[in-house]
Amino acid sequence: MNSNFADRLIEEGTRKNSVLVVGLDPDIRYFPDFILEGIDSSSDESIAEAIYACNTIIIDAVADHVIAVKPQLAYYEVYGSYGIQALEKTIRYARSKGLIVINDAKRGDIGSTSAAYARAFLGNGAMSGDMVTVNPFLGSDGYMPFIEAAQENHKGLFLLLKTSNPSSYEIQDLKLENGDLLYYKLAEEIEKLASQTVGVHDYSFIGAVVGATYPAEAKQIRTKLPHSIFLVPGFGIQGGQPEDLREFFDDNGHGAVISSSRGVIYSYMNRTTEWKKITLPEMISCITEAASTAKDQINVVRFNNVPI
Ligand SMILES: O=C(O)c1cc(=O)[nH]c(=O)n1[C@@H]1O[C@H](COP(=O)(O)O)[C@@H](O)[C@H]1O
Repeated sequence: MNSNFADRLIEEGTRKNSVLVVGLDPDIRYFPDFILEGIDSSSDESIAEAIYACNTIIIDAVADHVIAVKPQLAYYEVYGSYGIQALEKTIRYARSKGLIVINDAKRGDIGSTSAAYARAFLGNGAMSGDMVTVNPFLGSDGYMPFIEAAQENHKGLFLLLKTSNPSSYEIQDLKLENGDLLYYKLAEEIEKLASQTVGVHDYSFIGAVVGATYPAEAKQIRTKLPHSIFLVPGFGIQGGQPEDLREFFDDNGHGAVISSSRGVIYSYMNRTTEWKKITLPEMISCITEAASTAKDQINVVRFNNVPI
């Protein structure tokens, strides 16, 4: 049995005793003043510099407590080529610190275009990370190019399945003629591929996004999809609680990585109304503490020690 990217996630999780992923969703409105000093807010180039500076602070602050960072592409694309450069530098920096990079790009298109997206995000270029989020709703010719690229380059992907947002039921929970829900059917399709591509730990490099805000659905999905690692966003600010996470893990505490963006990277905003004025050491200590607390909360549930 060959090892695959799911093995890397699981083994890193064991080594670091963490399955926490921190989302890098930079919004300069929430940056402390010291980062914005000397920044020209009308210049994309200048803002992109602030974004990269902020990301390096966050990465240094969380590196010991997380297995991966997850840049959300929209926050970089908004600043055009300068934003993309900030993303590329961020990816390089995170990898230099030994972190896995999950590009949250939510891409997917007709086959030929998906193949180009797959080269962009799962190839060897500057914007490629280790994993990417993929929108499977164009069908198999839309997602197969990502699976093929991930297999070829020993990387991984997460297919959107049951997303964390409140209106995800409008499409994803549509009832099919046989009474199944759409996300259920999609889980079956993913399992056909996942079961054939498992690594040493019995998980595939083809993962699925399942929101922390839907624990009951996660339990059902797990029965259909036992070989996919779940990327679980929606923990913290969107309402997902630590105790909701139990269903996402298997008996060994594997099978899911839990993502938090704003709850960690802007944790200083809950600390004081004067957060704009915080210093660099205060920012670092706040973010480190938020990541460490989230990691510990997840570990308690993951190892099934939580009293119900
Ligand atoms: O693919 C994702 O990462 C994702 C899927 C999903 O179902 N829900 C979801 O919130 N996300 C992303 O996860 C991040 C959530 O951030 P916080 O709510 O601040 O932790 C955002 O960047 C979203 O784009």
